[in-house]
Amino acid sequence: MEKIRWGILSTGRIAGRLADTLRSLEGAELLAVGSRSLEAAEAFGEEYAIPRRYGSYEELAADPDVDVIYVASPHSHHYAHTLLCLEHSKHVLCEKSFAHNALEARRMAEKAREKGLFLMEAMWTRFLPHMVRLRELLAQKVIGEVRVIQVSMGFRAQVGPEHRLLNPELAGGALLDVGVYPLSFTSMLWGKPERLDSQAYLGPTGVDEQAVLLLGYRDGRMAALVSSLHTPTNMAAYLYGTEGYVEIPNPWYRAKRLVLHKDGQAKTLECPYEGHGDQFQAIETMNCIRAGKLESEVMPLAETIAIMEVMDAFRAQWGLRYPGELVEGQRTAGEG
Ligand SMILES: NC(=O)C1=CN([C@@H]2O[C@H](COP(=O)(O)OP(=O)(O)OC[C@H]3O[C@@H](n4cnc5c(N)ncnc54)[C@H](OP(=O)(O)O)[C@@H]3O)[C@@H](O)[C@H]2O)C=CC1
Ligand SMILES: O=C1CO[C@H](CO)[C@@H](O)[C@@H]1O
Repeated sequence: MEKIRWGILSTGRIAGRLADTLRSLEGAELLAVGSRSLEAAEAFGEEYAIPRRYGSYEELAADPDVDVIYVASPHSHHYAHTLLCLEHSKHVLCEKSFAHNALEARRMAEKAREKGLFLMEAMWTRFLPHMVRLRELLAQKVIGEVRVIQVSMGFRAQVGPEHRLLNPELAGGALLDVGVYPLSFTSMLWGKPERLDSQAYLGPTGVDEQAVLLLGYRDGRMAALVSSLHTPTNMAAYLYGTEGYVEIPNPWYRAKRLVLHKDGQAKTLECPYEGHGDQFQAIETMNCIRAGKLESEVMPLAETIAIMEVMDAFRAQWGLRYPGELVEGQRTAGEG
Protein backbone atom coordinates (compact mmCIF):
# COMPACT_ATOMS: atom_id res chain seq x y z
CA MET A 1 0.00 0.00 0.00
CA GLU A 2 1.37 3.39 -1.00
CA LYS A 3 1.83 5.62 2.03
CA ILE A 4 -0.11 8.84 2.44
CA ARG A 5 2.35 11.59 3.35
CA TRP A 6 1.14 13.88 6.13
CA GLY A 7 2.07 17.40 7.11
CA ILE A 8 1.05 18.98 10.40
CA LEU A 9 0.25 22.68 10.59
CA SER A 10 1.07 24.02 14.08
CA THR A 11 2.95 22.56 17.02
CA GLY A 12 0.27 22.89 19.72
CA ARG A 13 -1.17 20.36 22.12
CA ILE A 14 -3.47 18.49 19.77
CA ALA A 15 -0.94 18.59 16.92
CA GLY A 16 1.33 16.55 19.18
CA ARG A 17 -1.37 13.98 19.80
CA LEU A 18 -1.99 13.28 16.12
CA ALA A 19 1.75 13.33 15.44
CA ASP A 20 2.19 10.62 18.04
CA THR A 21 -0.58 8.59 16.38
CA LEU A 22 0.62 9.08 12.81
CA ARG A 23 4.17 8.01 13.36
CA SER A 24 3.08 4.44 14.01
CA LEU A 25 -0.07 4.30 11.86
CA GLU A 26 -0.01 1.81 9.01
CA GLY A 27 -0.23 3.47 5.61
CA ALA A 28 0.82 6.88 6.96
CA GLU A 29 4.10 8.72 6.71
CA LEU A 30 4.57 11.77 8.90
CA LEU A 31 6.71 13.83 6.55
CA ALA A 32 6.58 17.49 7.56
CA VAL A 33 5.61 20.02 10.20
CA GLY A 34 5.09 23.76 9.84
CA SER A 35 5.10 26.33 12.59
CA ARG A 36 5.18 30.11 12.90
CA SER A 37 8.70 29.63 14.28
CA LEU A 38 11.49 27.41 13.03
CA GLU A 39 12.56 26.68 16.63
CA ALA A 40 9.13 25.24 17.44
CA ALA A 41 9.09 23.23 14.20
CA GLU A 42 12.56 21.84 14.95
CA ALA A 43 11.62 20.87 18.52
CA PHE A 44 8.37 19.25 17.40
CA GLY A 45 10.12 17.48 14.54
CA GLU A 46 12.71 16.15 16.94
CA GLU A 47 10.09 14.92 19.38
CA TYR A 48 8.00 13.11 16.78
CA ALA A 49 10.77 12.12 14.32
CA ILE A 50 9.48 14.32 11.48
CA PRO A 51 12.15 14.83 8.81
CA ARG A 52 10.99 18.11 7.21
CA ARG A 53 10.55 21.12 9.49
CA TYR A 54 9.40 24.52 8.29
CA GLY A 55 9.37 27.89 10.03
CA SER A 56 6.22 29.00 8.22
CA TYR A 57 2.88 27.47 7.25
CA GLU A 58 3.40 28.68 3.65
CA GLU A 59 6.52 26.54 3.27
CA LEU A 60 4.69 23.50 4.63
CA ALA A 61 1.78 24.04 2.24
CA ALA A 62 4.21 24.43 -0.68
CA ASP A 63 6.06 21.14 -0.03
CA PRO A 64 5.30 19.15 -3.19
CA ASP A 65 5.68 15.78 -1.44
CA VAL A 66 3.01 16.34 1.21
CA ASP A 67 -0.38 14.80 0.34
CA VAL A 68 -2.55 15.89 3.25
CA ILE A 69 -2.24 18.54 5.96
CA TYR A 70 -3.73 18.41 9.43
CA VAL A 71 -4.72 21.97 10.39
CA ALA A 72 -4.42 22.23 14.17
CA SER A 73 -4.32 25.97 14.78
CA PRO A 74 -6.94 27.89 16.83
CA HIS A 75 -10.52 28.15 15.46
CA SER A 76 -9.90 31.72 14.35
CA HIS A 77 -7.30 30.58 11.83
CA HIS A 78 -8.86 27.42 10.38
CA TYR A 79 -10.40 29.29 7.45
CA ALA A 80 -7.18 31.00 6.33
CA HIS A 81 -4.96 27.99 7.01
CA THR A 82 -7.27 25.53 5.26
CA LEU A 83 -7.52 27.79 2.20
CA LEU A 84 -3.72 28.12 2.17
CA CYS A 85 -3.35 24.33 2.06
CA LEU A 86 -6.09 23.84 -0.53
CA GLU A 87 -4.57 26.55 -2.75
CA HIS A 88 -1.39 24.49 -2.71
CA SER A 89 -3.38 21.40 -3.76
CA LYS A 90 -3.21 19.64 -0.41
CA HIS A 91 -6.00 17.54 1.03
CA VAL A 92 -7.00 18.82 4.49
CA LEU A 93 -8.15 17.42 7.81
CA CYS A 94 -9.12 20.52 9.81
CA GLU A 95 -9.65 20.61 13.57
CA LYS A 96 -12.97 21.45 15.18
CA SER A 97 -14.60 23.89 15.35
CA PHE A 98 -14.19 24.05 11.59
CA ALA A 99 -14.26 27.86 11.31
CA HIS A 100 -15.59 30.98 13.01
CA ASN A 101 -18.92 30.63 11.25
CA ALA A 102 -20.92 28.90 8.53
CA LEU A 103 -19.96 31.42 5.86
CA GLU A 104 -16.28 30.55 6.27
CA ALA A 105 -17.12 26.84 6.36
CA ARG A 106 -19.05 27.14 3.07
CA ARG A 107 -16.13 28.91 1.39
CA MET A 108 -13.75 26.20 2.59
CA ALA A 109 -16.03 23.48 1.20
CA GLU A 110 -16.41 25.34 -2.11
CA LYS A 111 -12.65 25.69 -2.47
CA ALA A 112 -12.08 21.99 -1.79
CA ARG A 113 -14.68 21.02 -4.39
CA GLU A 114 -13.31 23.49 -6.92
CA LYS A 115 -9.80 22.06 -6.48
CA GLY A 116 -10.99 18.43 -6.34
CA LEU A 117 -9.47 17.87 -2.88
CA PHE A 118 -10.56 16.00 0.22
CA LEU A 119 -11.64 18.11 3.20
CA MET A 120 -13.07 17.03 6.55
CA GLU A 121 -13.66 18.46 10.01
CA ALA A 122 -11.59 16.47 12.52
CA MET A 123 -14.62 15.36 14.57
CA TRP A 124 -12.62 12.32 15.72
CA THR A 125 -15.21 11.01 18.20
CA ARG A 126 -17.57 10.02 15.37
CA PHE A 127 -15.16 7.38 14.17
CA LEU A 128 -14.63 5.65 17.51
CA PRO A 129 -15.92 2.08 17.95
CA HIS A 130 -18.60 3.02 20.51
CA MET A 131 -20.12 5.54 18.09
CA VAL A 132 -20.18 2.96 15.32
CA ARG A 133 -21.91 0.52 17.71
CA LEU A 134 -24.35 3.18 18.86
CA ARG A 135 -25.40 3.98 15.30
CA GLU A 136 -25.99 0.27 14.69
CA LEU A 137 -28.05 -0.15 17.88
CA LEU A 138 -30.23 2.83 17.11
CA ALA A 139 -30.76 1.71 13.51
CA GLN A 140 -32.00 -1.61 14.94
CA LYS A 141 -34.42 0.35 17.20
CA VAL A 142 -33.07 -1.48 20.25
CA ILE A 143 -34.51 1.21 22.53
CA GLY A 144 -37.49 2.01 20.31
CA GLU A 145 -37.67 5.63 19.15
CA VAL A 146 -35.17 7.98 20.77
CA ARG A 147 -37.12 10.92 22.19
CA VAL A 148 -34.66 12.76 24.44
CA ILE A 149 -30.90 13.26 24.31
CA GLN A 150 -29.02 14.62 27.31
CA VAL A 151 -25.33 15.30 26.93
CA SER A 152 -22.76 17.70 28.32
CA MET A 153 -19.14 18.65 27.92
CA GLY A 154 -17.68 20.81 30.64
CA PHE A 155 -14.33 21.25 32.29
CA ARG A 156 -12.54 23.94 34.26
CA ALA A 157 -10.08 25.79 32.05
CA GLN A 158 -7.44 27.31 34.27
CA VAL A 159 -6.02 29.73 31.74
CA GLY A 160 -5.58 33.48 31.37
CA PRO A 161 -7.61 35.80 29.16
CA GLU A 162 -5.06 35.63 26.33
CA HIS A 163 -5.38 31.86 25.97
CA ARG A 164 -7.25 30.57 22.91
CA LEU A 165 -10.04 29.23 25.14
CA LEU A 166 -11.03 32.68 26.40
CA ASN A 167 -9.62 35.05 23.80
CA PRO A 168 -12.20 36.41 21.33
CA GLU A 169 -9.39 37.14 18.83
CA LEU A 170 -8.78 33.38 18.73
CA ALA A 171 -12.52 32.58 18.61
CA GLY A 172 -12.57 31.40 22.21
CA GLY A 173 -15.57 30.29 24.23
CA ALA A 174 -17.11 27.03 25.32
CA LEU A 175 -19.43 26.67 22.33
CA LEU A 176 -16.73 26.41 19.68
CA ASP A 177 -14.31 24.54 21.90
CA VAL A 178 -16.46 21.93 23.60
CA GLY A 179 -20.13 22.67 22.81
CA VAL A 180 -19.46 21.56 19.26
CA TYR A 181 -19.07 17.96 20.48
CA PRO A 182 -22.60 17.53 21.91
CA LEU A 183 -23.99 19.49 18.95
CA SER A 184 -22.19 17.27 16.47
CA PHE A 185 -23.28 14.19 18.40
CA THR A 186 -26.94 15.23 18.27
CA SER A 187 -26.59 16.17 14.62
CA MET A 188 -25.13 12.74 13.84
CA LEU A 189 -28.29 11.14 15.22
CA TRP A 190 -31.02 13.60 14.29
CA GLY A 191 -29.67 16.17 11.84
CA LYS A 192 -30.41 19.87 12.09
CA PRO A 193 -32.81 21.04 14.81
CA GLU A 194 -35.91 23.10 14.05
CA ARG A 195 -35.91 25.19 17.22
CA LEU A 196 -33.11 26.54 19.41
CA ASP A 197 -33.21 27.96 22.92
CA SER A 198 -30.33 28.75 25.21
CA GLN A 199 -28.92 30.39 28.29
CA ALA A 200 -25.32 31.59 28.19
CA TYR A 201 -22.91 33.21 30.58
CA LEU A 202 -20.45 35.54 28.81
CA GLY A 203 -17.34 36.06 30.94
CA PRO A 204 -15.03 39.08 31.30
CA THR A 205 -13.38 38.56 27.88
CA GLY A 206 -16.83 38.55 26.23
CA VAL A 207 -16.90 34.90 25.18
CA ASP A 208 -19.38 32.26 26.34
CA GLU A 209 -17.88 30.46 29.31
CA GLN A 210 -20.94 28.35 29.90
CA ALA A 211 -24.21 27.60 28.16
CA VAL A 212 -27.25 25.38 28.23
CA LEU A 213 -28.48 24.59 24.74
CA LEU A 214 -31.93 23.24 23.96
CA LEU A 215 -32.67 21.72 20.57
CA GLY A 216 -36.17 20.99 19.35
CA TYR A 217 -36.97 18.52 16.57
CA ARG A 218 -40.01 17.32 14.71
CA ASP A 219 -42.48 15.10 16.60
CA GLY A 220 -41.50 16.50 20.00
CA ARG A 221 -37.98 15.06 20.08
CA MET A 222 -35.60 17.22 22.10
CA ALA A 223 -32.02 17.50 23.28
CA ALA A 224 -30.59 19.27 26.34
CA LEU A 225 -26.90 20.08 26.09
CA VAL A 226 -24.39 21.79 28.39
CA SER A 227 -21.05 23.31 27.41
CA SER A 228 -18.73 24.83 29.95
CA LEU A 229 -15.20 26.09 30.37
CA HIS A 230 -15.46 26.74 34.08
CA THR A 231 -17.55 23.93 35.51
CA PRO A 232 -16.53 20.28 35.28
CA THR A 233 -19.65 18.31 34.38
CA ASN A 234 -20.47 14.64 34.52
CA MET A 235 -19.74 13.81 30.91
CA ALA A 236 -22.03 10.84 30.58
CA ALA A 237 -24.53 10.96 27.72
CA TYR A 238 -28.05 9.56 27.77
CA LEU A 239 -30.32 8.64 24.91
CA TYR A 240 -33.81 7.99 26.14
CA GLY A 241 -36.00 5.86 23.89
CA THR A 242 -39.57 4.65 24.08
CA GLU A 243 -38.35 1.17 25.09
CA GLY A 244 -35.25 1.82 27.18
CA TYR A 245 -32.18 4.02 27.20
CA VAL A 246 -28.51 3.99 26.31
CA GLU A 247 -25.97 5.45 28.68
CA ILE A 248 -22.54 6.40 27.35
CA PRO A 249 -20.35 6.57 30.44
CA ASN A 250 -18.17 9.56 31.29
CA PRO A 251 -16.37 10.67 29.13
CA TRP A 252 -19.06 9.93 26.55
CA TYR A 253 -17.10 11.34 23.60
CA ARG A 254 -14.27 8.81 23.94
CA ALA A 255 -15.88 6.04 25.99
CA LYS A 256 -15.00 2.39 25.54
CA ARG A 257 -18.38 0.97 26.43
CA LEU A 258 -22.10 1.57 26.18
CA VAL A 259 -24.66 0.58 28.76
CA LEU A 260 -28.03 -0.57 27.46
CA HIS A 261 -30.84 -0.15 30.00
CA LYS A 262 -33.89 -2.17 29.05
CA ASP A 263 -36.61 -4.18 30.81
CA GLY A 264 -35.16 -3.26 34.22
CA GLN A 265 -31.73 -4.62 33.34
CA ALA A 266 -28.41 -2.99 32.46
CA LYS A 267 -26.20 -4.64 29.86
CA THR A 268 -22.66 -3.39 29.22
CA LEU A 269 -21.43 -3.50 25.64
CA GLU A 270 -17.64 -3.25 25.42
CA CYS A 271 -16.24 -1.16 22.57
CA PRO A 272 -12.48 -1.25 23.16
CA TYR A 273 -9.73 0.49 21.25
CA GLU A 274 -6.04 1.19 21.76
CA GLY A 275 -4.21 4.48 21.47
CA HIS A 276 -5.45 8.07 21.55
CA GLY A 277 -8.54 7.36 19.46
CA ASP A 278 -7.68 9.91 16.77
CA GLN A 279 -6.31 7.15 14.51
CA PHE A 280 -9.80 6.36 13.23
CA GLN A 281 -10.30 9.79 11.69
CA ALA A 282 -6.81 9.57 10.14
CA ILE A 283 -7.67 6.16 8.67
CA GLU A 284 -10.94 7.57 7.28
CA THR A 285 -9.01 10.49 5.75
CA MET A 286 -6.53 8.16 4.07
CA ASN A 287 -9.22 5.76 2.87
CA CYS A 288 -11.14 8.63 1.29
CA ILE A 289 -8.02 10.04 -0.37
CA ARG A 290 -7.08 6.64 -1.77
CA ALA A 291 -10.62 6.15 -3.06
CA GLY A 292 -10.62 9.62 -4.66
CA LYS A 293 -13.47 10.80 -2.42
CA LEU A 294 -13.68 14.52 -1.69
CA GLU A 295 -15.50 14.05 1.60
CA SER A 296 -16.37 11.51 4.23
CA GLU A 297 -19.84 10.00 4.48
CA VAL A 298 -19.44 9.86 8.27
CA MET A 299 -18.56 13.56 8.63
CA PRO A 300 -19.81 15.24 5.45
CA LEU A 301 -19.15 18.91 4.75
CA ALA A 302 -22.85 19.77 4.48
CA GLU A 303 -23.29 18.56 8.04
CA THR A 304 -20.26 20.48 9.32
CA ILE A 305 -21.77 23.59 7.71
CA ALA A 306 -25.19 22.89 9.27
CA ILE A 307 -23.56 22.55 12.71
CA MET A 308 -21.77 25.87 12.15
CA GLU A 309 -25.15 27.42 11.27
CA VAL A 310 -26.56 26.22 14.57
CA MET A 311 -23.58 27.69 16.43
CA ASP A 312 -24.02 30.97 14.50
CA ALA A 313 -27.65 31.04 15.63
CA PHE A 314 -26.71 30.48 19.28
CA ARG A 315 -24.06 33.20 19.14
CA ALA A 316 -26.63 35.54 17.59
CA GLN A 317 -28.91 34.85 20.58
CA TRP A 318 -26.06 35.92 22.87
CA GLY A 319 -24.83 38.87 20.79
CA LEU A 320 -21.41 37.24 20.47
CA ARG A 321 -19.42 38.21 17.36
CA TYR A 322 -15.75 37.43 16.85
CA PRO A 323 -13.44 40.27 15.75
CA GLY A 324 -11.96 38.35 12.80
CA GLU A 325 -14.98 36.47 11.51
CA LEU A 326 -15.84 36.64 7.83
CA VAL A 327 -19.02 38.52 7.00
CA GLU A 328 -21.09 38.39 3.81
CA GLY A 329 -19.59 40.58 1.08
CA GLN A 330 -16.05 40.21 2.42
CA ARG A 331 -13.49 38.22 0.42
CA THR A 332 -11.07 37.24 3.19
CA ALA A 333 -11.35 37.14 6.98
CA GLY A 334 -9.99 40.18 8.77
CA GLU A 335 -10.60 42.63 5.89
CA GLY A 336 -13.21 44.36 8.01
N1 LIG B 1 -9.56 16.76 18.85
C1 LIG B 1 -9.38 17.12 20.10
O1 LIG B 1 -9.58 16.34 21.04
C2 LIG B 1 -8.89 18.46 20.39
C3 LIG B 1 -9.01 19.44 19.42
N2 LIG B 1 -8.55 20.67 19.65
C4 LIG B 1 -8.69 21.67 18.60
O2 LIG B 1 -7.39 21.84 18.02
C5 LIG B 1 -7.12 23.21 17.77
C6 LIG B 1 -5.88 23.63 18.51
O3 LIG B 1 -6.06 23.41 19.89
P1 LIG B 1 -4.81 23.16 20.89
O4 LIG B 1 -3.87 22.22 20.29
O5 LIG B 1 -5.40 22.85 22.21
O6 LIG B 1 -4.21 24.63 20.90
P2 LIG B 1 -2.75 25.12 21.32
O7 LIG B 1 -2.92 26.51 21.82
O8 LIG B 1 -2.07 24.11 22.16
O9 LIG B 1 -1.99 25.14 19.93
C7 LIG B 1 -2.41 25.95 18.87
C8 LIG B 1 -1.26 26.12 17.91
O10 LIG B 1 -1.72 26.89 16.81
C9 LIG B 1 -0.68 27.64 16.27
N3 LIG B 1 -1.13 29.02 16.09
C10 LIG B 1 -1.26 29.65 14.90
N4 LIG B 1 -1.68 30.89 15.05
C11 LIG B 1 -1.81 31.10 16.37
C12 LIG B 1 -2.19 32.21 17.15
N5 LIG B 1 -2.51 33.39 16.60
N6 LIG B 1 -2.21 32.07 18.49
C13 LIG B 1 -1.92 30.90 19.06
N7 LIG B 1 -1.53 29.81 18.36
C14 LIG B 1 -1.48 29.90 17.03
C15 LIG B 1 0.49 27.54 17.24
O11 LIG B 1 1.47 26.69 16.65
P3 LIG B 1 2.86 27.25 16.13
O12 LIG B 1 3.37 28.15 17.20
O13 LIG B 1 3.67 26.05 15.91
O14 LIG B 1 2.62 28.00 14.84
C16 LIG B 1 -0.07 26.88 18.47
O15 LIG B 1 0.83 26.05 19.11
C17 LIG B 1 -8.41 23.93 18.15
O16 LIG B 1 -9.20 24.04 17.00
C18 LIG B 1 -9.08 23.02 19.15
O17 LIG B 1 -10.47 23.16 19.19
C19 LIG B 1 -7.94 20.95 20.81
C20 LIG B 1 -7.77 20.01 21.80
C21 LIG B 1 -8.30 18.69 21.68
O1 LIG C 1 -11.46 19.29 21.77
C1 LIG C 1 -11.12 19.39 22.93
C2 LIG C 1 -11.27 18.24 23.85
O2 LIG C 1 -11.20 18.56 25.20
C3 LIG C 1 -10.34 19.61 25.59
C4 LIG C 1 -10.30 19.72 27.07
O3 LIG C 1 -9.52 18.71 27.58
C5 LIG C 1 -10.73 20.86 24.82
O4 LIG C 1 -10.10 22.05 25.26
C6 LIG C 1 -10.46 20.60 23.40
O5 LIG C 1 -10.58 21.66 22.52
